[in-house]
Amino acid sequence: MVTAKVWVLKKHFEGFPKTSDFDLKKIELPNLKDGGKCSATSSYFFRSVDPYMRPYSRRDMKEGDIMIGTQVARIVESKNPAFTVGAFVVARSGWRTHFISDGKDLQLLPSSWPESLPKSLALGTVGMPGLTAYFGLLEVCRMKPGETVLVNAAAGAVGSVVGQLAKIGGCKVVGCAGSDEKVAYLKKIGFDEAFNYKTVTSLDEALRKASPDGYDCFFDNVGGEFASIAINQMKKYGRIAVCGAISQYNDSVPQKGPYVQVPMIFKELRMEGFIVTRWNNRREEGLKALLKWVLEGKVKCHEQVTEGFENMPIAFIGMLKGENLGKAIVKI
Ligand SMILES: NC(=O)C1=CN([C@@H]2O[C@H](COP(=O)(O)OP(=O)(O)OC[C@H]3O[C@@H](n4cnc5c(N)ncnc54)[C@H](OP(=O)(O)O)[C@@H]3O)[C@@H](O)[C@H]2O)C=CC1
Ligand SMILES: CCCCCCC/C=C/C=O
Repeated sequence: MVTAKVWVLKKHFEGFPKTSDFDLKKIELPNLKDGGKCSATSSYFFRSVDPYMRPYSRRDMKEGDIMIGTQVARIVESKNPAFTVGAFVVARSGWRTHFISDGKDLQLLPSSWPESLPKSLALGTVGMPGLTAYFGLLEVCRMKPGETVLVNAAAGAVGSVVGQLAKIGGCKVVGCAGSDEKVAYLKKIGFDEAFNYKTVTSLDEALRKASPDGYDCFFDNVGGEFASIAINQMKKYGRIAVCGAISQYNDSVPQKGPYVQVPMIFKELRMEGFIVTRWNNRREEGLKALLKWVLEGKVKCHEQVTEGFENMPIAFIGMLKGENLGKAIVKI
């Protein structure tokens, strides 16, 4: 019998999440008996905190449920031949230290994963956020060499990969982030232009200065006011990938326009929302490409690591506040 620690959603978030919305509990896991099941622990591995947990908690969870989320875990006991003891998996297990799985919510790390590469990257650049950047740019933005790409929340898990992949694809890249440290990081990893959207006197002017001719592609992680301003600087036939709307996730009252129709008509824009799981059938292709670029040093990775399972709510709230540079990870 193993005792697992779990974080539970005690109370649905109202506005910005608070630590008092979470409860740390202990649950007993039964011994493994069933064929096809395996037990895993990540007591000394990595967990992910991601923006989607905020909107998805309202949509998919009820109070008292274990918080949704993924982790890199190691199989410690198994009656499932697909997941042998010692194997590392990305598990959609929620915020818990130990769990038992029938394997449906587990994915083995790519077999070519080198021993020297941190396995936490499977939650970031070589995982769901990296795939979001990859498919969002290739399939939604349909970026072409020579084009100009704009990305916001650019120093985060998705945005930092978007910028670097767009450079690999031969584009000019403009990124915006919420601190000078983040802006310096963006320049270090190859963004052509970067600015702090919190300190510029006019976002409109800053976007115009960064690319006087406008933008072919806009990879929008933020939505809200930023997107309303940026849409007016799209080039004719520009493409907007609506990836996230983090500026709106904590709103209790929905924000009002400006509305998109007029710039969309006059510039003949294409604006498409997407969820990365649309390309689950091409996951292997995306991970293989991302892993290769990371190993070649063409895509750099940064992680904001918080230590300790007990600090998961703090790490989650910190990420929503913008305290992370790169992927927000909790290391146990
Ligand atoms: N459609 C899909 O399939 C997926 C969508 N996403 C979305 O992509 C976006 C980025 O996710 P991810 O890279 O994991 O997270 P990040 O690592 O970028 O972390 C979130 C960042 O958002 C920025 N932010 C927070 N609040 C605001 C605000 N009010 N206005 C502007 N920026 C804000 C902060 O950076 P800063 O300091 O720059 O403000 C913060 O660091 C999110 O919107 C997420 O929901 C993610 C994965 C899959
Ligand atoms: C592995 C869990 C699947 C998460 C899908 C995330 C989609 C994100 C949407 C917005 O953030």
